[in-house]
Amino acid sequence: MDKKIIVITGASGTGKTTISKYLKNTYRIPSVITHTTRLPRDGEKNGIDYYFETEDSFFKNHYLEKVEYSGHWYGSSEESLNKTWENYDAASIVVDTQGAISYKERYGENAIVIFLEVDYDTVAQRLKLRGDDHKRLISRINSDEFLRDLRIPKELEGKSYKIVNNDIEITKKKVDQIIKSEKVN
Ligand SMILES: Nc1ncnc2c1ncn2[C@@H]1O[C@H](COP(=O)(O)OP(=O)(O)OP(=O)(O)O)[C@@H](O)[C@H]1O
Ligand SMILES: Nc1nc2c(ncn2[C@@H]2O[C@H](COP(=O)(O)O)[C@@H](O)[C@H]2O)c(=O)[nH]1
Repeated sequence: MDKKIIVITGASGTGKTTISKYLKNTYRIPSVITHTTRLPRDGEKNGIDYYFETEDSFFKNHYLEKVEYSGHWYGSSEESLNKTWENYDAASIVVDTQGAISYKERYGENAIVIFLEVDYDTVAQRLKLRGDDHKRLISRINSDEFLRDLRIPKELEGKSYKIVNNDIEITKKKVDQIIKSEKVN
């Protein structure tokens, strides 16, 4: 079987991490951990949620793709994905839309892209409820990257699954259908 990477994308707060955890718990599809220079949120752990880096250490790694998002750097490495593929036929990764475009270009049919869409007011409310720091939240929901990622980019149109994530149970059922039709499990 070909190895698959399920690329979960969309604006911050649209439910990407929630879906990657669903894939792990329901289908045993692990998530590839990425690197960031932002500080951990309450409860986040190094090596589990992210590899938390300093501005210096971040740039010492080799990345398949890296982006600046709302004032911080994020990057993912091919090595991490290949390591996961040694033990699993499928993995997931949570990235912004620029990262998703890079994965689609690099892996073609082996990259299954899921774009999550939520309207601006709803997603802002969810980030507030998640407990995001108020100042950072305001700066994030006004960032060019956040506003850009609320809509599917033209590069992914017709090459990705779009799910409007209003009701998490309906979203999970749609993810189930994708897993089945793509024969991931
Ligand atoms: N359909 C939904 N209805 C209500 N709340 C939801 C729904 N989906 C996810 N959430 C909640 O919204 C918040 C943001 O979700 P999550 O952290 O998964 O988003 P994300 O896209 O990974 O965000 P980020 O990119 O900032 O890490 C979480 O508190 C999550 O529990
Ligand atoms: N292109 C990439 N995007 C990434 C990576 N790791 C995370 N992300 C995305 O960044 C934003 C902000 O994340 P947050 O955890 O600070 O809310 C979000 O869209 C993530 O999906 C990566 O390695 N490459």
